This record gives sequence, C-alpha cells and structure tokens, in this order.
Amino acid sequence: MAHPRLEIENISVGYGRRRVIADLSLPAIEGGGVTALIGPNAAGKTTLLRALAGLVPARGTIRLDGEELNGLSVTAHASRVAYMPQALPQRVALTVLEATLSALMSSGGTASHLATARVHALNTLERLGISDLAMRGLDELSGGQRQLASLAQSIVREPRVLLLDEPTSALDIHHQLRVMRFVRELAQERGIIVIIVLHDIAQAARYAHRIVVLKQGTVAADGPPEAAITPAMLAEVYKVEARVERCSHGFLQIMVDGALDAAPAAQALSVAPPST
Ligand SMILES: Nc1ncnc2c1ncn2[C@@H]1O[C@H](COP(=O)(O)OP(=O)(O)OP(=O)(O)O)[C@@H](O)[C@H]1O
Repeated sequence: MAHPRLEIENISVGYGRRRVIADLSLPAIEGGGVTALIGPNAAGKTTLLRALAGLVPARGTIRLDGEELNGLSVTAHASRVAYMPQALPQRVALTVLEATLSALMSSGGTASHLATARVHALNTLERLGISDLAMRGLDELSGGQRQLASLAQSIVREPRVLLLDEPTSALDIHHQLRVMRFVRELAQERGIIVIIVLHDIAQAARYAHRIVVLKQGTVAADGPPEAAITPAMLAEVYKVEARVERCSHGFLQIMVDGALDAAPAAQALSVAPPST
C-alpha cells in the first residue's frame, strides 16, 4: 500500500481573535519517516498538532491522501489521525490494558473481535516495554509510566498519522531513547506519518528524518536535520549562540555558548555588597 501523504496549505489557527498560526504551508509530509516539530515556547507547535488532529478549527487546507480532513466526523478523523497530548492522562480507574483496549475500540480499530483486540493491545504494551503494567491501574502509575501508557493508547489504533506532543518529557534517558527508537521503527515499518513535538533539539536531529522549525506561528526552517539545525537558525529562532557539531558516533550535537539577549554574567551577579 502506498505511504500516506499529508498536505498542509495556507492554514491559520487562532483562539478567539488571537491568531497563533498564520497562513502556514508545508511541502507534503510523506509516510515512512518521522517529522520533528521544534521551536521556542509559544511558537504554536501544540496548536498546529491540535489543528491536524481536528481539535481546534483551522482555516485553509489539511488533506490526507487527497481527502480533506476539515469537516470529517470526530470518529472518522480519529480513525485516520491519532493524537497524544502533552498532558498526562487522567488518573482514571482503568487498568493500562483496559485503557489501551478502549482506545482501540473507540476509534473503530481494525480488530473486530475482543480476543484479537486484547492480543493486539498486549503486543503494543510489550513493544513499549510495559507489559508488566498491563494489569496496573492508571491511577497508581508514576508520571513516566502514565506517559508510556498514553503512548500505547495512541499507537494501538494503527493510525495513518500519529501526532505526539512531547511524548518523552516525563521519561528518564533510557526510556526516552527507547521510545524515540520505537517511534522511528514504527514510522518505517508501517509506513505511517509521525509528527512529534520535541524540545530536545539533539534528540530531534538524531531520530527525525525531517525537522520543521516554528517561530511565532510560521515556518523558520524545514529540511533534513543537518540543513535545518544550524547556528544561524539557533540564533534567529532560539536567541542563543551555539555550535552544531558531529560527535564521534556521527550524531549532531548542539553546544550552547550563551543566550544572545542575556546580560553578561558579571553584570548579572553585580549585587551591591551588604553594608557592614
Ligand atoms: N486554549 C488556548 N486559548 C488561548 N490561547 C492559547 C490556548 N492554547 C495556546 N494558546 C496560545 O497560543 C500560543 C501558542 O501556544 P502553543 O501551546 O501552541 O505553543 P507551543 O509552541 O506548543 O509552546 P510550548 O513549547 O511552550 O509548549 C501561545 O501564545 C499560547 O498562549
């Protein structure tokens, strides 16, 4: 089956009269790879993801495989596009397995028989390394465990588009790397589109095939990591003086030397000595 193709043309999104995304267009996003959405706080990353998920109204065109997503019913949208929000799931009285199963069923998932669905949900938990949490209540998990459970609920539905908003923010470094590797494998194996919001630029560079940099609701850079992540972009978008180098393993590393608009350290520390 051909890989999905997501087209975003001239979209504008706002809250009330406030416009957050302004007339944004991107070259089509193709399945089989990971696109990382990066940018400073309040750049509009979550707003863009929510617009793609159909959770906030957007003007303009969002098309998946030629089909306009704007105007689809909630269920039809959810069967094509899964969204994992930044907020951790509520502490509801469901086990991790029940929550994963209910996510699968609510989106009209591929498994029609409960027993098949259960096997599918258990496989998903196993791939995320959280089989041991299957029978644990969501209300008794740590923050990181709840984040992994939330990821399982998005993935189990086998969407064509998977939108992940900072899915590793509550995870330790081992689980961060494991989840990022898993997400990359998932995109490649299933040929789906994965769009992931990340604050860790080095991690985005390591695991994403394409980086889209947002600045105040517009696209400041878009391309493969080595093209998008440059000292000039970091200065313009993040207001930091930084070097971008490759480590001995070939991964991009960002060495931040300072904030461009920060007061010099000596000045910041120049506090009048207490009078004696
Ligand atoms: N529900 C809302 N109502 C009104 N304004 C909102 C709402 N959600 C977000 N905003 C505003 O939209 C702008 C973009 O927010 P958004 O959450 O999309 O940014 P972000 O790039 O994801 O930021 P961060 O990296 O801090 O999570 C911000 O100025 C924010 O205050």
